[in-house]
Amino acid sequence: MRITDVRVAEAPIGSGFANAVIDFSSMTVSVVAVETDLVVDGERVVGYGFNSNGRYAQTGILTGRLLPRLRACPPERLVDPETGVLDPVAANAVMRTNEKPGGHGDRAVAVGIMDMALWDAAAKAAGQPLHRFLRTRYERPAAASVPHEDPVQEDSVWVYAAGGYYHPDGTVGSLREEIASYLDLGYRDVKIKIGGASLAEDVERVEAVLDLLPDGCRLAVDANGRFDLPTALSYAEALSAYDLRWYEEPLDPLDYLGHAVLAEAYPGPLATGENLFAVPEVRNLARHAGLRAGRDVLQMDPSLSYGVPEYAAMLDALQGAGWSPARCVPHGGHLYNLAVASAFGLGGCESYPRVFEPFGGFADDAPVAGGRVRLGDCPGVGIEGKADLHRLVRGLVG
Ligand SMILES: O=C([O-])CC(=O)C(=O)O
Ligand SMILES: [Mg+2]
Repeated sequence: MRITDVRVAEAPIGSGFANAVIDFSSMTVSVVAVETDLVVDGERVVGYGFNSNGRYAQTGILTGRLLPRLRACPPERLVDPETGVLDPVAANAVMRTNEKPGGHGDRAVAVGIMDMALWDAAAKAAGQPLHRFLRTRYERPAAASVPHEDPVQEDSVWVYAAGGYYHPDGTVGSLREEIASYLDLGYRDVKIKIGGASLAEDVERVEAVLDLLPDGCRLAVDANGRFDLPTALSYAEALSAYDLRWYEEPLDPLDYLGHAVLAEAYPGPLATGENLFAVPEVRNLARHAGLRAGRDVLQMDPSLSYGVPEYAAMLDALQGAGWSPARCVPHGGHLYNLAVASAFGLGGCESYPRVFEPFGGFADDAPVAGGRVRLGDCPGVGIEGKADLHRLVRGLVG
């Protein structure tokens, strides 16, 4: 199996809303197609990849650095010597040569995009859905041990509806309507933004949503790293009055000492990690941020952080520090992260109903039910099982 071509495009996913630090008016994603010479059941194997929302398209790093390295590499170094099938782990290492440590940023996103496409191609070559392919490759336990697991639903993952953004004409009434619509879709737990309004207004938003959640459904809040420590502590004091699922990204993601002070003051679960892109950053979080392995939630996103090999290494580093994979719930509500969540026995996966479409969301034949989403049998990441996404991706990169 050989790579014969890699095509790269950008797609806009702009929206008129904002979180506490960015508006999404000019948001873009990269879309890539890794074409191979392998034909399975009369179809050429092509792997597709894209990045999660929140980081922009990565055309320059892809075309200027990563793809030239892959092209220059002898093809036999990019395949599993036993099966002859493309080896995403080997390709990942090739793409990361000649790069200094630290300063991960956009380069981690660019590798993550290619990683998705390479796993898509490799799993398609094996005729397996990605969640099954990864489980075999990494020999991780199935999702049976996670706290949200309902033992009668083996191939499903807990998801929560992330929305509640700040809209220019938004009101507490429109926020309630939005959240009610997620419950109607089958979600049980939801997340809204904080930090883009005054504390008093945010408390009103929190109370309005809590008021309509049925028993057993939980609300999480997300400040997107906006606060300094005094503000994070003020919010912590106010939020302590509610039984929140978690208080997310209160502080700059690299302010480990700030997290340690906050964790002393806030009794509920904290969540962070969506802007940590490499193992040393996660190791430092576990060492220095005072987070509580039995309570807090880690949200590193494989598609933004060099892909599955780095994510697997993060889980190993965390396990060495006493953290179960069940404490990890990746940022980014799409098919690739859902497959990773299932394969590595994570606590769940984010979901963006009606937001960031068509990149956000899961298989057409797997609606959310009881706050969970089923894993499909579509080979690869499953993009072919999501018609709107497949159409867009085919139109952009063939
Ligand atoms: O608003 C965003 O950038 C997305 C985000 O933080 C999340 O999904 O947790
Ligand atoms: Mg977030």
